[in-house]
Amino acid sequence: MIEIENLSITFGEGASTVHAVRNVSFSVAEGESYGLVGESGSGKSTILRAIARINPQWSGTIRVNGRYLTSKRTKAEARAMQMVFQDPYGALHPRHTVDAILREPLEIHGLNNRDARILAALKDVGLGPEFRFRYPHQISGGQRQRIAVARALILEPEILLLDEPTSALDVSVQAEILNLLKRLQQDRGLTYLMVSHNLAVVAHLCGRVAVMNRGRMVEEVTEDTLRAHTPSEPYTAQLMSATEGYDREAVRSYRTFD
Ligand SMILES: Nc1ncnc2c1ncn2[C@@H]1O[C@H](COP(=O)(O)OP(=O)(O)OP(=O)(O)O)[C@@H](O)[C@H]1O
Repeated sequence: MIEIENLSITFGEGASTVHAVRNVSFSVAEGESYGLVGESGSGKSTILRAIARINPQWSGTIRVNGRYLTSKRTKAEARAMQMVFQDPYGALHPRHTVDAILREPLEIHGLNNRDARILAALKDVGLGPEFRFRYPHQISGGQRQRIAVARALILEPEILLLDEPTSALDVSVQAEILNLLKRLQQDRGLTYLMVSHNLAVVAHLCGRVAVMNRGRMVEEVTEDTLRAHTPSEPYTAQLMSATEGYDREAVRSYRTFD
């Protein structure tokens, strides 16, 4: 469970201060998928980065499974909460094989049965053992994102922080990755906090969505509101129509994979 209360995050000082996040509160229940959506610069990634402690400075409170987060991440927290980034190519070491990429977290956390865990992790994301000794440049973008998901899951976390996990991918591959994430969440009861600029992508996975604009939370909408096109705020309505035009093809392809 994630509980965020009155979270504010600023960068810089004096006249150049950027108020990236202003007084944001929301909570994500265990096993829930919660989305943060908004245009570029609205502050959604900054929230995710604070929870992952990539940004260690904030005011307000962040609690994960009942514990208040401090600026330093413990090993136990790292195991319980993993992050998947937008660009799988940037996130995977180019000179490490898939085997080395998946082995590293097991070594850091001292887990045994490493070969078996690596093969199981590949299978979980729909990849066979033949991918094990390939390098990131020898696999496709979608397969790279599958490896990034496998690396995040190999420590058996309860929570995944997903930062635009499909926006670097082709539309047809986006649907595959979203369906993979959905299946993994259902099978394992994972808790997801997912950031995207694309409402259609978030709505595919998340039951509740916080709409962000210029660091503030404009409103929280449910899946039903998104389907029925009945948001309270004009900003959300605008975001909905922008997304529809842009991603009609993606929305159509989700149906094919369901
Ligand atoms: N390390 C930083 N130093 C200074 N300003 C920052 C830093 N990180 C983010 N910001 C600023 O904070 C604001 C929110 O950025 P953030 O990345 O959270 O937005 P976003 O909604 O996730 O957009 P995007 O999808 O483009 O990443 C922006 O104005 C950004 O320029």
